[in-house]
Amino acid sequence: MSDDEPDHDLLDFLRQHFQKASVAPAIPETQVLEGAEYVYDNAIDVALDSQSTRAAAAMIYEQMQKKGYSTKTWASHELHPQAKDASTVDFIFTLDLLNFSFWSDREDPEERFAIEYKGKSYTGYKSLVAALQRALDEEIPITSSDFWQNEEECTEEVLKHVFRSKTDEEIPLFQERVKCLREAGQVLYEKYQCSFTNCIKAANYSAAALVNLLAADFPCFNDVARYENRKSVRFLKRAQICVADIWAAFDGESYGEFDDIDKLTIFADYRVPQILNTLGCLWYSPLLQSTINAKKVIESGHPWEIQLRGCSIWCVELIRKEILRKHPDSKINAILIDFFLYDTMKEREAAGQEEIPHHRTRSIWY
Ligand SMILES: Nc1nc2c(c(CN[C@H]3C=C[C@H](O)[C@@H]3O)cn2[C@@H]2O[C@H](COP(=O)(O)O)[C@@H](O)[C@H]2O)c(=O)[nH]1
Repeated sequence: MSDDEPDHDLLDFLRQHFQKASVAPAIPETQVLEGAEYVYDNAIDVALDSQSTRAAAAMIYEQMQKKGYSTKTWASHELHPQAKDASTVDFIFTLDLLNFSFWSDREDPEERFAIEYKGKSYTGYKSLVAALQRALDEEIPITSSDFWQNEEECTEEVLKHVFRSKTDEEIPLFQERVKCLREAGQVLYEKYQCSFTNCIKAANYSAAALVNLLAADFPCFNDVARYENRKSVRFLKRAQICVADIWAAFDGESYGEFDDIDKLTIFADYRVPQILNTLGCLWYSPLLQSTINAKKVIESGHPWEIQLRGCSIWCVELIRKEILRKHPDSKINAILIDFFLYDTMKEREAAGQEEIPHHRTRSIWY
C-alpha cells in the first residue's frame, strides 16, 4: 500500500468505534447521591457521627442477617398485594403516587386519621395500603388510571369515601392527592397507553432511567429542592420508592428486573432521619433538635429540611459502604437498608419507644 493510500482497515475500525460511541445511550444516573453529598458537605445544622454510623452498620448488618431481610420482606407485609402481575404494578404505582405525609398533629393518637379495614385500624403508611385494598374490595377501580380521569365516575365524593377515616380527622392533603391522581392519569393517557407497565418497558431494565422518567414526566414525582438557593438537589423520594417497591414486589424478576437497582438511595422521608437521629448517627444543632422535640412544623424547602433529608441519604451511603467493606459478598443495598430502618422505626413506635419525634414537614414529596 503506497503512503498516500488511506488505511481502509483503520478507517473502518474508527468508523465503527465512533459510530457505536455516538449512538450508545448515556448511562442513566439520578444525581441523588451527588446532591446528598453536596448538602452533607455544606450542612451546618446537621452532622454525622462516624463512630455511631459504624456501630449502626454493624447492628444493621447483624439484624438484617438475623431477620433474613430480602426483597421477599416486601410481600410478607400483610396488606401488600401478592400477585406477580400487572395488577400489582398498578397497585404500587397508585400507592407511591399517594405515599406521603400521613403524620397527624392531633395530640391524642386515638383522634388521628385512621382506616378501618377487615376489623383492624391502620394509621400512617399502612392506612393508605388499607384504603386502596378496601376500595378494591368495594369494587372501586382505584388503581385504574382510566378511573382517575373519569370525573363523572371518580368524583370527589367517591374519593372521600375511599379515604374515609375512622376518626374525624380526614387524610392529610386530600386535595393534593386528588390532583396527583388526575395528573398522573392524564400523563399515562397521553404518553404511556394508560399503563405504568409501559413506563417500566420504556426504562429498558434501568432503575435509574425509570426514576428519571417519573421525575421528568410526572410533576408530582419531581421531588427537587434548592439548598440555600445555590444548588438544586434531587431527592426523588417517591420516584425511588416506587421503583424499589416494584423491584421488591417482583423479587427482581419480571416487571421488577433492573440491571442497576443498586444505584437507588434511601427514600428521604420523615422516618429514616428519625431512626438515624435515635441511633446517634445524625446530630442536630440545639435549635433544630429542640424544634423537632417540640413537634414544631419545619416548612417544606427550609434549609433544615434539606439538611435532614440530604444528610440521611449520605449517612446511609456511608453505612452501606461500611457493610460492604466488612462483608464484600453481601447483597445488601440502600433499598434493603432503608426498608429495615423504616420497619425498625415502626416497631419501636409500636412498642412505645419513639423517644425522639420525627420532623414535621407537610408536603406531597414524602
Ligand atoms: N424511607 C422509607 N419511607 C417509607 C417506607 C414506607 C413503607 N414501605 C414498606 C415497604 C417495604 C418496607 O418494608 C415497608 O414496610 C413508607 N414510607 C414513608 O414513611 C412515611 C410514613 O411513615 P408513617 O406515617 O410512620 O407510616 C411516609 O413519608 C411514607 O412515604 C419505607 O419503606 N422507607
